[in-house]
Amino acid sequence: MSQSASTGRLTPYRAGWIHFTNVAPILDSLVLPPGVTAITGVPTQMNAALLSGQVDIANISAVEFIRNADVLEALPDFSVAVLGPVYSVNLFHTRPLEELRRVALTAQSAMSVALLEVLLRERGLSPTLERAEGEAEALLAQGFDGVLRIGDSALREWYGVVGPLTPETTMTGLPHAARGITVTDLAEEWFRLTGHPFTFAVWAYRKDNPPPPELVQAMREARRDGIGHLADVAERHARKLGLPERVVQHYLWNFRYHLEAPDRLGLHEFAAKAVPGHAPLTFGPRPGEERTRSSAAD
Ligand SMILES: C=C(O[C@@H]1C=C(C(=O)O)C=C[C@H]1O)C(=O)O
Repeated sequence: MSQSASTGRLTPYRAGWIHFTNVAPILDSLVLPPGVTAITGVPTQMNAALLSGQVDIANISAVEFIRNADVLEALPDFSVAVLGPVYSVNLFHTRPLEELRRVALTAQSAMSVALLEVLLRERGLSPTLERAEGEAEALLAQGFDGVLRIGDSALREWYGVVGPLTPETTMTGLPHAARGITVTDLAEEWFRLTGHPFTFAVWAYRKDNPPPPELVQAMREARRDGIGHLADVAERHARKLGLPERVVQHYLWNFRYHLEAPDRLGLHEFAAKAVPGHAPLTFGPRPGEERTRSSAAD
């Protein structure tokens, strides 16, 4: 709810959520304040919805925030980031990276495509990149030698290739290759390259239309609740995904949801590599500073 000081009228505010499992600890227990409505979709849909003005705030692919840094600002303390493997942004491949010829990309994702381009460029590789939807294994059987997949289906497919967990193994102990398919985790590759976290998503809005403080407060409360009850969140989503609870719990606790200094470092480093010459990235006031500052460049 946004309240005009002069008229006291409520202004509607629209949110667009990428509701993949990785944001469940923030979104599942979110109670929207009066006047705020939400739609959901995959990353590229929410990126477009924010940029076209269909929604006022969205958790979007960080690369779209960077590309549109002249008009967008991000919440200062919300991210979907990881240090090391993410498990759900995967390149499935049947030949070594150096020998890839044809790679299938998903139209759902902006961030992982930009990350893959950076990682390939760093290695001096230039396979043909094509959009193609469907299961990784099916596409590999159709003549692609690499398939990039993200989100819940990528997590399920990753586990399908390298699982299952036994009582003795942990997710970090699982192999990277099985049945002739190697799974390269792009966030892990980024960590090898830079030593920094990778920030996949930020919560962005147009600079002239920041979210009502009640919404941001409700998001912070929902995140505290979600992280405080991570085992319950994992149990619920494990059932939906058809994955073991242990896998989903590990998947979720591994995320960094607070856009802390290391996550910003990773974001800036990625911005410099992927979008040279981008406008300065700006973030809203940090918690407790809402009344003393309107925005801060970082
Ligand atoms: C890690 C993930 O992050 C998501 C991936 C995005 C993308 O690829 O554009 C966008 C937002 C993120 O929440 C994932 O869904 O697997």
